[in-house]
Amino acid sequence: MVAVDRGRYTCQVGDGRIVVAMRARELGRRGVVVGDRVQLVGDVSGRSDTLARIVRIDERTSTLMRTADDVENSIEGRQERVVVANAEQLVIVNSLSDPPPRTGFIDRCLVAAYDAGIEPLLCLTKADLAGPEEVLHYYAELDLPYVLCRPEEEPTELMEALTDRLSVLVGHSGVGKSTLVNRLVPGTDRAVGVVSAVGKGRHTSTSAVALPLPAGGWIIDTPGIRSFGLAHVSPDSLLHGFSDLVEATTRCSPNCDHTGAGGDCGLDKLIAEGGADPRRLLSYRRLLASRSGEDTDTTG
Ligand SMILES: Nc1nc2c(ncn2[C@@H]2O[C@H](COP(=O)(O)OP(=O)(O)OP(=O)(O)O)[C@@H](O)[C@H]2O)c(=O)[nH]1
Ligand SMILES: [Zn+2]
Repeated sequence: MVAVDRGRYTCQVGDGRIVVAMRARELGRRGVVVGDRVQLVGDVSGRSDTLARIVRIDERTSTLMRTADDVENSIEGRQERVVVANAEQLVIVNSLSDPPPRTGFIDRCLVAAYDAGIEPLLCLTKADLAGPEEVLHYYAELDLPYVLCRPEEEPTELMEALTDRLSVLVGHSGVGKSTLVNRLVPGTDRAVGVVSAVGKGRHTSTSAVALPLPAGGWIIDTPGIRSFGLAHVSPDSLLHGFSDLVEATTRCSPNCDHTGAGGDCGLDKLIAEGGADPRRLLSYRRLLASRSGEDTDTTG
């Protein structure tokens, strides 16, 4: 399923045909999200004014959640909601300048990716304006794959990393995500076609859309998704995004919540000994605090 708008689901079938469908009653309350593999029945010709029915959603290999904050006005209310299914790779787009890199945002995405079992890829744009050294230094302990993008160069490295996989692109406004998407999917006609097929109104501006890559594979653009929900992630699982810190928790008191409030957290000892960058612990604890939902501004 590549796009959804007001109960109409745009699906691409094996031979490339675009079929618009609605949910069949037997799906019950189960939601269909972009990236879902579904089974269609009825009129699957794809001709205009026809409508197929989605009768089955295949088991998902991964799920990404949107923060409660983003869905405040939805029928689900302030609850986390799956926005993308079956993604294999999360491409975190951040610019090196204008706007400056936001490691708090990257950290949050990393946690969401590791928690969902999705491989992260850091995509640093505007490499013509600033060097990546500072950001990369911050992640030195993480073995984080990254690519650099410049306006005058084809994003070859990124393209290779995307080929034949289902990748999600996430990034703040202004980082150059749209510029990238247009370069990656040059048949913009087609991309625009998919988008306009489901209406270009306010609904599409906040929902994910899957676009086919010329060399094979898909990218899912996520306009309007400010960050991923982490409320379901435990303090210990949250540490998966902070592999440089995790070992120090063996020195925590039992049932430590790692906030530091109890005064006996191994993470504080690690920092006190100079064993890790203090900003890393700060970022971890900011995410920890934001999970409760009242503070989703973790853009750092
Ligand atoms: N110097 C430089 N500017 C870039 C680069 N990529 C994009 N830009 C510029 O950055 C601005 C924002 O780019 P967009 O592609 O619209 O960014 P976006 O992340 O899609 O932002 P929204 O459209 O607001 O969601 C535009 O003026 C681009 O021309 C780059 O690699 N280097
Ligand atoms: Zn602790």
